Amino acid sequence: MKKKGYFISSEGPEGAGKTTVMNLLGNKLIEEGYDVVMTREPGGIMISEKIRNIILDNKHTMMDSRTEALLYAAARRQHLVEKVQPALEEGKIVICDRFIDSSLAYQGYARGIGVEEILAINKFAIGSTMPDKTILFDIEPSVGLARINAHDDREKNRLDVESLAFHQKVREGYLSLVDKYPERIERVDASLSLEEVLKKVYKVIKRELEVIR
Ligand SMILES: Nc1ncnc2c1ncn2[C@@H]1O[C@H](COP(=O)(O)OP(=O)(O)OP(=O)(O)O)[C@@H](O)[C@H]1O
Ligand SMILES: Cc1cn([C@H]2C[C@H](O)[C@@H](COP(=O)(O)O)O2)c(=O)[nH]c1=O
Repeated sequence: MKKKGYFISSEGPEGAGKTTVMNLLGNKLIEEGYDVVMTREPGGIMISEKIRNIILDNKHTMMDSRTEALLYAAARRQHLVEKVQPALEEGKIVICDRFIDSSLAYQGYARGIGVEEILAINKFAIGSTMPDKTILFDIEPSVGLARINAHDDREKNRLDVESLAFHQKVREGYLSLVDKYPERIERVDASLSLEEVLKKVYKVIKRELEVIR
């Protein structure tokens, strides 16, 4: 019988603190003896990182919304079969920076394609492999974007430079997903200090891990 690991995804608008907090969480869990794989979407493996470069390239201003949605789903499929599923089958904890809910919020809701349509193409890509737990780093988009803009060294990608109205729709999309998947998605107030956010996320994840152990 296949050994089953635990699949965690982090979600939220730009600059919410997902990467920073989940890296700290992953390292904390590793120190405690858990076998953890940290990865990201779009990307995480060579083919998907190449797709990421195509999607996020600032020069690709002509990219059609459905093309964008399909590219995210293609990157997701390859990353899933090449990295996520093997790690889960080995019983590891997988922490993935963004997963299907990004497509539902950004392409389904904010781009206006429709959540059910995006769900359908993603079902084709991922089958039944869904995260066991998703942390939504909820933040007012202007605050998240200000955090990013405070660091001039970070190059702005094609999604970063979308309008504030677009990012506000992304947030609305995420909040509607909390209502749609209340068991799976845990909303955390990401406007709090880094220490407070980490503490809350750690508490949620430890509670889950203790249940499955
Ligand atoms: N709770 C916090 N309070 C203040 N600043 C924070 C907090 N969490 C993270 N930051 C800072 O905000 C910036 C963005 O954080 P991070 O890259 O982790 O966000 P992100 O959600 O992964 O963003 P993106 O999805 O756009 O890549 C970083 O400079 C980080 O140090
Ligand atoms: C997986 C996924 C991502 N996006 C968007 C969200 C961000 O703007 C970028 C990724 O950049 P990050 O610095 O790694 O957060 O891509 C999306 O629109 N749809 C998706 O499915």
